[in-house]
Amino acid sequence: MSPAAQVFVHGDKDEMARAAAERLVSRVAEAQSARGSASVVLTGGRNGNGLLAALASSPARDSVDFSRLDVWWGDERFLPEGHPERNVTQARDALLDSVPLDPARVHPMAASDGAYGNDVEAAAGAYESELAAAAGPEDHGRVPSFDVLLLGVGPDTHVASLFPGHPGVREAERMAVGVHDSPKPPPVRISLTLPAIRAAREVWLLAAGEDKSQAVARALSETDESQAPAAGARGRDGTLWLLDEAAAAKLPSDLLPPSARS
Ligand SMILES: O=C1O[C@H](COP(=O)(O)O)[C@@H](O)[C@H](O)[C@H]1O
Repeated sequence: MSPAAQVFVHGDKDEMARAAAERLVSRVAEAQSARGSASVVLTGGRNGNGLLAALASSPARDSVDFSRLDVWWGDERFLPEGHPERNVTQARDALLDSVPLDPARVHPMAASDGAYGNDVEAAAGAYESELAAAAGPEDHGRVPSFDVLLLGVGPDTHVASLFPGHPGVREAERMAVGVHDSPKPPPVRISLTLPAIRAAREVWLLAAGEDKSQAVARALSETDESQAPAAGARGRDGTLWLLDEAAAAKLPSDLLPPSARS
């Protein structure tokens, strides 16, 4: 059974991004010293990119050996290579192009004009194979034990590209799926599934702003993950909710850390 989720509340989205970036540096440095390398799964969206931008301007980033960091994605918008709305393009702009990563350790999901053309199912299948090839005997299945898996939380409680009521959120066998008819543009996407997400050591959910407050409160009290996908996102060793005050505003006080209770 996974440990209970921990909630951290910061003043605003910038403070949250800085705190999350510093926490990520510590976790990556710890993993590199314990196991030689570390792996992080990135998320798109405002908060995921905010964290990367905060990391880019933080002196703490020097504690990370970027050449021993594996970078994966939790989801991708299925668009042509270099498209400004692709999560990988935004992550490269925010941080990745300015740090000395080993290109062999960077694992973007395919673009719609890449090796699989516009066949999103083939592209999702290829990502599953890439994940399986990186998993070792010590891992818990067909994905590596990611050290930290980051997720933004949509106002409808979606995480990665798993949307309430859509088939992807109920997927129990596949590790990555093609997503059609996404309610948030673009309509075609690739996403890790909940079983892949739950293989991570730690899952960190990021949410800032009043428009996320309802989703945060629902996800932390709802049990039906098919209707509230964020409720099903948890890590084997820990699940952290990193919030700003506006996103935490509708949480019942028993779910808030003592320092944030009024
Ligand atoms: O489209 C996406 O949206 C979610 C949430 O983004 P946000 O801007 O509301 O924080 C994001 O987590 C996901 O990776 C992305 O593809």
